[in-house]
Amino acid sequence: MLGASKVAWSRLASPASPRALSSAARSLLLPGSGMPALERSPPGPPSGGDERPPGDGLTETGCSAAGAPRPLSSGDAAAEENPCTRLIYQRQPALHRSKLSFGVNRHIIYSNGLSQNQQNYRYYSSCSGQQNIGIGNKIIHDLPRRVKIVEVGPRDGLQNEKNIVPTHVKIELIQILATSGLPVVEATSFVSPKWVPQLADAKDVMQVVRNIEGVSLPVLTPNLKGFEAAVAAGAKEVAVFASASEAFSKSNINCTIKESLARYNDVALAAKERKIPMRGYVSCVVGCPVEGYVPPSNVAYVAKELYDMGCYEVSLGDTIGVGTPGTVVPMLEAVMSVVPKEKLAVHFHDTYGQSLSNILISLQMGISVVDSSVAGLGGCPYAKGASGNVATEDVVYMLNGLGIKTNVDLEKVMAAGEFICNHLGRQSGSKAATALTGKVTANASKL
Ligand SMILES: CC(C)(COP(=O)([O-])OP(=O)([O-])OC[C@H]1O[C@@H](n2cnc3c(N)ncnc32)[C@H](O)[C@@H]1OP(=O)([O-])[O-])[C@@H](O)C(=O)NCCC(=O)NCCSC(=O)C[C@@](C)(O)CC(=O)[O-]
Repeated sequence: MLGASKVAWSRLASPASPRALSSAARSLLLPGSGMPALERSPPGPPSGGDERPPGDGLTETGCSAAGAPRPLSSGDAAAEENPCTRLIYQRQPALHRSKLSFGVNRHIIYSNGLSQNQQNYRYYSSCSGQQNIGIGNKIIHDLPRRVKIVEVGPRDGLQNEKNIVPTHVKIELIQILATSGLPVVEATSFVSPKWVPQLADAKDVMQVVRNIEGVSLPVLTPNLKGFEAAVAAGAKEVAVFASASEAFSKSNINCTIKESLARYNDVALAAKERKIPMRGYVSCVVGCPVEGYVPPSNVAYVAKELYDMGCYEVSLGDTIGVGTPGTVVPMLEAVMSVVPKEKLAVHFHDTYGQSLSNILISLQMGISVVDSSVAGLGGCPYAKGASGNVATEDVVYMLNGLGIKTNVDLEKVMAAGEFICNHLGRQSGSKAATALTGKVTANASKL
């Protein structure tokens, strides 16, 4: 439907000029300096990224930030540093659980019972719960103690699938996800089946999952018709979705931004009357597949409208995954100047592999709600080229490593990911799940 975009994406991806950012934003990019951190980093390897030194028994245990290598707290004799990447490797005996301190305490668990020679390790990240990490607490700071993860896999993850996923598979996916400790699992959408045929069974899904306890199961409703149908099917929470780009609004919901806000106002009034909580989304918060660059002020405008009409939370979606911290920071600054940060969530697609860095910077700016999709499923049918959402497993892995509580059981989310990927006949889009299930460790000795 949407033609190939002629937009120069490099404009979006290139770091904003340090001068274009506020001093607070600059300090997030590199505390104590006006320069983006990358400009001071030593040059990386010529190609291939992480050059792990060859040799047996070397496992990555921590990452020192750019600057002087930090002392190793244990096993010094065996420790090595790769000067190229500043990653620190350390020999570890198999089946050993150790705590190493590089500003953050990490547990490395060899859980598969294989000998060291077999080189088949698994790494589970966790740390002692510090919120300020790094030399003088300047490198990673101001992290929240808890993050709420909003799982959008059954809705955002599946809506773009070409082949219709059977209703019972969708239901089982939601049931497995609900056992993992995820507080919110977005279940489906009550949208036009002509627009999103994959979710035409919304009513059947909702009628079965409606009574699952201990988890919120919001559904997307684009208008009053969808709202009424959702409530009749047992939905106890709804979400409306507007766009910061006119062109995307037209292609996704067939109306202007203004018209969509009027529709959502009607939904908000109906929801208030029935005491149904309503969440709001803003799409294209950094870039639009048709218009390209989206000014932060447009995002702030739509976010405030949704908040003012009663959305208890507004999720900011980088629908096509073009954002980097250089563009996400000014966007968040604009939105936070009109909506309290406690009422905001971030929703990143991983098209350009930027999601985790964008989430980290968002957390540092005070966001504590993150949307993600099991196995990295996802994409919007009306945003050509958009790939999956950031994978829930990868987000949980990172948050565990930062000592941030989520109450989410990573193994159970991985089980849900395996279940749906088996059904779809494809590999998980989660790097953490792929690594943890051993699918990339068979040849670890060649790393
Ligand atoms: C908004 C509409 C309905 C307008 O679609 P329209 O064609 O302009 O609607 P209409 O009012 O002219 O009605 C046309 C037909 O649709 C029916 N209809 C009307 N409303 C409904 C409804 N709720 N449920 C079921 N049917 C509905 C209506 O009854 C009528 O049926 P007919 O008389 O022709 O048989 C349509 O454009 C639509 O459903 N769009 C949804 C698209 C969508 O779901 N996109 C993906 C979700 S957004 C997203 O992914 C972004 C997000 C949230 O994840 C964040 C991010 O990543 O940025």
